[in-house]
Amino acid sequence: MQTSARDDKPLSGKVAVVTGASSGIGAAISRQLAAAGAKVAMAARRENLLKEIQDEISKEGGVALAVKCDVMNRAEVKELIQHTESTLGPVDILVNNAGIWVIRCMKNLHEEEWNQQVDVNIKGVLNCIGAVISGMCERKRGHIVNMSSQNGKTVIPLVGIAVYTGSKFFVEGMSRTLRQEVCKDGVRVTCIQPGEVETPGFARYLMTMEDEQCKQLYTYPRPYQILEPEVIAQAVLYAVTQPEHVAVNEILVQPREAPL
Ligand SMILES: NC(=O)C1=CN([C@@H]2O[C@H](COP(=O)(O)OP(=O)(O)OC[C@H]3O[C@@H](n4cnc5c(N)ncnc54)[C@H](OP(=O)(O)O)[C@@H]3O)[C@@H](O)[C@H]2O)C=CC1
Ligand SMILES: N[C@@H](C=O)C(=O)O
Repeated sequence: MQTSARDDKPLSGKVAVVTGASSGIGAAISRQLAAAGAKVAMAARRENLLKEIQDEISKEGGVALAVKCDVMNRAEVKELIQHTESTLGPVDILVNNAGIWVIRCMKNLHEEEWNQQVDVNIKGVLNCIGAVISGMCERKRGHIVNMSSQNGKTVIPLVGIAVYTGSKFFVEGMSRTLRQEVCKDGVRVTCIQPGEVETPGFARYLMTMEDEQCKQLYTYPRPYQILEPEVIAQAVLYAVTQPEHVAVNEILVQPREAPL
């Protein structure tokens, strides 16, 4: 039988869900997984931005689905997965990319922002895993990619990101234990640990710092070349295109001039 060009791609026949797909790293991941043949459900709150990226992917011959979803809302996450599975098929790959970080010293008590970072970076990740993990284990295959950070690997000597760092340490610890739980069920769990990446989020958080202590330490633009979102997308693509018996568990990617 004649196979189409799409059938020969490394992710042909796979269904991926990418959260935080309306911007930055998540948008780059969506583009690269679609280009590799996956059918990609892109989730975020800004549906207009998702649809723009969906159009781009479609014009390139890819398959993408824009789904408005707030990962903090478990019902919306369940609906995201149900809609994806009824439209594209069972979820093979979940990329938990949605995340926020606020650069504020804790002594200044921006407690609502603390809660927001916990709600997105921790509870949002758990909501998404909770929506896919049973199905993946039943099907004896699946891949969960959690967007951690260099700040999930170690404490960077930067003030103002204590809560963010804690949220990514959670991602790392949870991922390592989940990996042990599901490795015999054919499910892989990968943590991606980017250093500084030039994205709208990165710029926004650095340009809205209020604490003088943070401003002195964390200047923007950065004094060295930082990463492009596509570099992180390539790391994700590498992890999810390995043979089923191969687990790429952690990928740390940093600017050459800013190693841990
Ligand atoms: N840029 C960097 O230097 C680094 C980033 N990271 C991590 O990479 C990930 C992406 O960051 P980056 O691309 O830089 O940031 P951006 O701010 O550019 O993108 C963040 C994405 O997350 C989405 N998002 C935020 N809150 C929610 C929510 N409640 N529900 C659904 N989606 C949400 C946003 O979509 P919308 O607002 O439309 O909902 C957006 O698509 C984050 O997890 C971050 O911690 C890790 C290390 C370094
Ligand atoms: N910029 C921070 C966001 O995640 C980081 O370098 O980790």
